[in-house]
Amino acid sequence: MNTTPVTSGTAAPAAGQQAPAVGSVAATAPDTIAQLSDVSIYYGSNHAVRDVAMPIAENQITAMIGPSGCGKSTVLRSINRMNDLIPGARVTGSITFAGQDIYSPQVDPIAVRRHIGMVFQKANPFPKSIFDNVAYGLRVNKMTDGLQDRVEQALRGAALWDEVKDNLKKSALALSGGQQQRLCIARAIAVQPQVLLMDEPCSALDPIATAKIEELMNELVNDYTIVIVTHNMQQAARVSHSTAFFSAELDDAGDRFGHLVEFSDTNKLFSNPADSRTADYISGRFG
Ligand SMILES: Nc1ncnc2c1ncn2[C@@H]1O[C@H](COP(=O)(O)OP(=O)(O)OP(=O)(O)O)[C@@H](O)[C@H]1O
Repeated sequence: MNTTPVTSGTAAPAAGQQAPAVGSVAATAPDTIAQLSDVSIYYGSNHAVRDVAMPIAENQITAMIGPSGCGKSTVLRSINRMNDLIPGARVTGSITFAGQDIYSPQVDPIAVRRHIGMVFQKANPFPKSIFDNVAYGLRVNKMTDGLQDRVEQALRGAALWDEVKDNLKKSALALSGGQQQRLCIARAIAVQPQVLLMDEPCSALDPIATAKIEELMNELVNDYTIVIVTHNMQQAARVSHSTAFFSAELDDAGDRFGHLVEFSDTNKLFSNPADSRTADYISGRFG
C-alpha cells in the first residue's frame, strides 16, 4: 500500500484510479484494512459503547448486527470520525486505517472521510440534479479533471447509469427511493474511497430495491471494503463475509452500554455461534 498520510493535502487521484492507501501497514495484517482496539465511545458522560476490538478485512463485507441501541451505528460512525460532528461525542482506544491511527492529532478528519465514505439509512440526495449530486464531492475535493467521466463511472459503479443517463439534469429528488439510495452510493464512490460504511442502507426500501442494493454490494466489494449495519439478519447472512454481533447490558451502576459479543466468519456465526447470547439473538429468542 501507498503511505499517503490522512492530511488535508492528500492529492486527488486521477479519474479511474483508486485513491491512494493511507499510512504504513506495519501494524496490521495484510488483509486487514482497519482495526478497532479497545474502542469506547461516549456521548457526554454516557459511556455508550465499551471495549470494542475487531478487524475490518480489505475487499470484504463486514456486517454489524444486534438489538436496537447496542451501539452499531455509533461504532460505524467512529470508523470515519463522523461522531466528531456530534457535540459531546468522544472516542477512546484506537482505530487504525491502513496502519495509521485515524484519531491521531495529525490526522485530518475530512481526509479520513474521503478515504472512508458513508451511506446512510435514509437516502439523502441533495436538492440538485443527478449529475450535480455525484459531482458534488468531486468538486469539493478538486477532483474535477474528467468530471463527466468520473460522474459516469460512479453512476455505472452504482448500477444506476442505464436508468439515468438520458436525464442527468433531472432533479435527484424525482428518483425512486431505491434509485436515490444508489445515487447516494454513486456520490460516495465518486471520490474513490477505499472503505464504504453503510448504515442500514436498505431499511427504507422494498424487497426489489433491497435485492438490487445487495447485488450491487456484491459487485462493489471487488473494489471497496464494505462495513454494513443491518437489522436484517438474513441480509447479514446473505451478503457479509464477517459478522460482528453487538449487545447491550447494564453495568453495576445500572447504566446501559453496548459491547461486542462475538465477531467471526459469517457462516460460523450463524451456524455455530460461540456465545449463547449470539445463539439466542440469531434464533429469535432475544432482541
Ligand atoms: N447523537 C447521539 N447523542 C447522544 N446519544 C446517542 C447519540 N446517538 C446514539 N446515542 C446513544 O448511544 C447508544 C447506542 O445508540 P446507536 O444508535 O449507536 O445504537 P444502534 O445499535 O445503532 O441502534 P439502532 O439499531 O436502534 O439504530 C444509545 O444509548 C443511544 O441513545
